[in-house]
Amino acid sequence: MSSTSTTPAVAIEATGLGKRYGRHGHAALDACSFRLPAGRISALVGPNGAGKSTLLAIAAGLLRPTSGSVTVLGAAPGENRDRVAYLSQDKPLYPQLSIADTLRMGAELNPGRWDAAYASRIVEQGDLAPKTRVRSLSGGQRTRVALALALGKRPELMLLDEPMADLDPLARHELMGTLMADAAEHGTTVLMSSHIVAELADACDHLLLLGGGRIRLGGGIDDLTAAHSLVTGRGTADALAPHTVVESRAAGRGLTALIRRDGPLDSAWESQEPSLEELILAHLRNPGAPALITPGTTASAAAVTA
Ligand SMILES: Nc1ncnc2c1ncn2[C@@H]1O[C@H](COP(=O)(O)OP(=O)(O)OP(=O)(O)O)[C@@H](O)[C@H]1O
Repeated sequence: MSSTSTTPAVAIEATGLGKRYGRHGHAALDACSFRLPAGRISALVGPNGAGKSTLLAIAAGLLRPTSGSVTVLGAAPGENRDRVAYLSQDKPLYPQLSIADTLRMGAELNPGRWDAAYASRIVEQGDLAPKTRVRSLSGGQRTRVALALALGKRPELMLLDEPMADLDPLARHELMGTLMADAAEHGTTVLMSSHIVAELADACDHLLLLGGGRIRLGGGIDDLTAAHSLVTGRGTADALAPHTVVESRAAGRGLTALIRRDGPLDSAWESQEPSLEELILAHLRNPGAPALITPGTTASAAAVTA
């Protein structure tokens, strides 16, 4: 990438990506297109069955798409495995190995990249004795070791499938802090699926919301929230034209609505910027709302080769 270019480097670019499990299965991903700029910490959210795990596994090179194309760090998925860490929901580890053996394996598998001190620190923060065998760890403790293994290789891109789901709130807070501080310091790109929307606002600066196998919302969190308003006032949803009403609800004699603005808003409406949680919940409750993918997150025309 040219240093004079103003176009940010791209970590993942998907164009018309489709995935069908089995010949007659429904589409888990359906013509899904987006671009994830490098260096972003992106939340991948969506209802159960939206295709989040499918998308992450395709990006990791473990599943083949049925249609469309995807590049990861500029190459086909799986080609840059040493620069990409993928943590699946089941976090596979060898149960008979000790924690120390597991980290040693990480060092052997990632020659020249492995950061032993960092991996050990993640384990130590959980008060885990290195001699403990993986099979005797709790689910949350196993998650910590799996994260140490993934992060110790100092990846440029982390694909994390609900990484914090089985950690207690304190451990989650602490590990999320470690992960995000580290990603910011090293410019690591993170794509992380999660259902814990409230936590994402602190940790992430980018959002991909999947629904119906496609991206419904994609872009920098600040840009996406700034494009919407939470409005209250007298009148019906029709009175909000030409703005796009994502969700509206009767409130007393009037209305509360989450809208995507199209031009200035009539001053008769009280208006405020929605929180990330309000934005995501409104879109999850209204899957038919029109998609918004901001320019930096739109797949480039040049990538449309399928
Ligand atoms: N191995 C599989 N065989 C058949 N169908 C599958 C398989 N894996 C996923 N699916 C289907 O693909 C769709 C997307 O699943 P996926 O696991 O990617 O969703 P998700 O967004 O990660 O869900 P969750 O939030 O529940 O983890 C679902 O309808 C699911 O039933």
